[in-house]
Amino acid sequence: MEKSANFLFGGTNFNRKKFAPDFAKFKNRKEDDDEDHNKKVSFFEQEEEEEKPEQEKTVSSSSSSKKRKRKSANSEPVEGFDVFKSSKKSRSKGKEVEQDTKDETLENPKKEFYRQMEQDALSRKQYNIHVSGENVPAPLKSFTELLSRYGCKKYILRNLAELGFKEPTPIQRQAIPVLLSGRECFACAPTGSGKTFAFICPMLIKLKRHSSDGIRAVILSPARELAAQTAREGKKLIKGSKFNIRLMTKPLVKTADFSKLQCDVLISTPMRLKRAIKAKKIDLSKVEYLVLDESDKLFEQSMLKQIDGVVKACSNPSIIRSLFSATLPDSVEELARSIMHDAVRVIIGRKNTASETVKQKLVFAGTEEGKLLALRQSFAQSLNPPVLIFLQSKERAKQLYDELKCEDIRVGVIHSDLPPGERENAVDRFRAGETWVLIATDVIARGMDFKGINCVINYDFPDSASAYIHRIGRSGRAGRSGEAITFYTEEDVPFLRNIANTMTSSGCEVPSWILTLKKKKWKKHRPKRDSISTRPKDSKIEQEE
Ligand SMILES: Nc1ncnc2c1ncn2[C@@H]1O[C@H](COP(=O)(O)OP(=O)(O)OP(=O)(O)O)[C@@H](O)[C@H]1O
Repeated sequence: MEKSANFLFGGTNFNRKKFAPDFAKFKNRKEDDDEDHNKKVSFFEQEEEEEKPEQEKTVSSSSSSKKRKRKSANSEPVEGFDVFKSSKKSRSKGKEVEQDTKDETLENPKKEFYRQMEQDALSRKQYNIHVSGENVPAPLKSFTELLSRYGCKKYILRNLAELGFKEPTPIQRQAIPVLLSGRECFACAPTGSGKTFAFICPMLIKLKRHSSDGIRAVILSPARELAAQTAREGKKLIKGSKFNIRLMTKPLVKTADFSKLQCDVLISTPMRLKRAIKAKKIDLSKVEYLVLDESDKLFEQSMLKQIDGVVKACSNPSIIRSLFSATLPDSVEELARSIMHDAVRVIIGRKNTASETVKQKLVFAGTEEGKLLALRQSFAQSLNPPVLIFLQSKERAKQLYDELKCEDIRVGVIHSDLPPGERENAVDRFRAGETWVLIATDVIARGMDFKGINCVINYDFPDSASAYIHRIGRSGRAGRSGEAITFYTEEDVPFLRNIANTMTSSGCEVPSWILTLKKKKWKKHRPKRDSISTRPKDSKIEQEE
């Protein structure tokens, strides 16, 4: 164990009085954001005046003889990445090129085509976008291009501006035009880099308006909390329209008459949707868009059958399917290729890497007792909430919660044994700042967007590199910085090297001895661990008696 556990939280002393302003700081972030929103709304209004007629066809359509050349220009490899990367210099440079382009367009259409290709390649290089596939549409320069290139409804741009989004993130720059051009897509971009709007935005633009014709789009998420979050985010984008976005809940599955339900976009876990399909309650034959969010999780053995059922039920031959995740194993890519047609592959930065905005540390805790002592000590000395703690099982999450709940810490817990209402409460209270520390299993390791998590603690070593990437990705989102601490014991040492590789490839330092360890193939590393308790063994026996 390192000298003191104080290193865990570089922040405020955990003392209610002292803590208040820091906690307020966390809460105030939203207000800061709101201030920013105002700026962005005016930016939007300015841009709206410059609205242009639809030009998409000139950009995305090209003859088949040019396809190969375009492809080679698109696949240039670039090192490193920054989620919200933008450069004024290169932007203004881009404008000069654009001006030149306009001058020469009339002279030589072929030249214009190559110049466009060059521009696309430069833009992709700037934002670390890697694509493969035939004839990939140009990345977006700005959100207002959605209006000029794709005739998007103004309310969408207004809502994006109200959310405070000044410019698209790299995944949005590329995935949105791909999906808007009617191509299937599988995309891999870092945690917290805006994948949700990268698939919701084009879906709404393509669907155009509400229709009473039945469900036209389905988004599958591996967990209830994530499905609920996606529904909430989607609703922010449809403000001012008549669209209906619905979350598939248990009561909805049980009682709803889906033939009469007003629903354009349905968001569900695979299990719930499969139940409705099985009960012949729901018709998905008109679905035009199917998104598999956290696709690698959905393709795991435990969910594969349900996914298969949903994919089959979405029988519309012209359906557009897309896969999104921060981790995309080769096996999932292969599977994706086998079910998708003419799909475009979009990778931001390097595939399967952790977010570079998270400072990562490995901490040797010796034993299970060592972990708890280290955690208590650090909480007593300093704490910089919100903090998320991950454990490998619901039993262990409950044990840690029982240990910490009576202490002077506002702590919550979430795991799959809790009834839906309690799970929802745990998330809501953590979001609202009512709980400062949330103890969790991997049910919320993927996709959950809690604003400003300062630290993720892997109390139990994650069971795979992708679990590590997703867990620590709850911090350091949308360009913010964060911290991740991973406890390890003797049992975890054989798997250290795998995590260490992920750490080094996202720019973190790792003790050199770890890098000399042998790489070990791991599937699910969940060793049996001693139960979590610092109570003396005698008192435990007394209680059991
Ligand atoms: N263009 C944008 N500009 C600024 N912030 C954005 C933009 N797009 C999305 N965001 C914000 O970034 C945060 C992360 O987005 P999102 O949850 O979609 O990430 P993600 O890539 O899906 O992450 P994960 O892999 O963990 O699921 C959200 O708070 C979202 O509101």
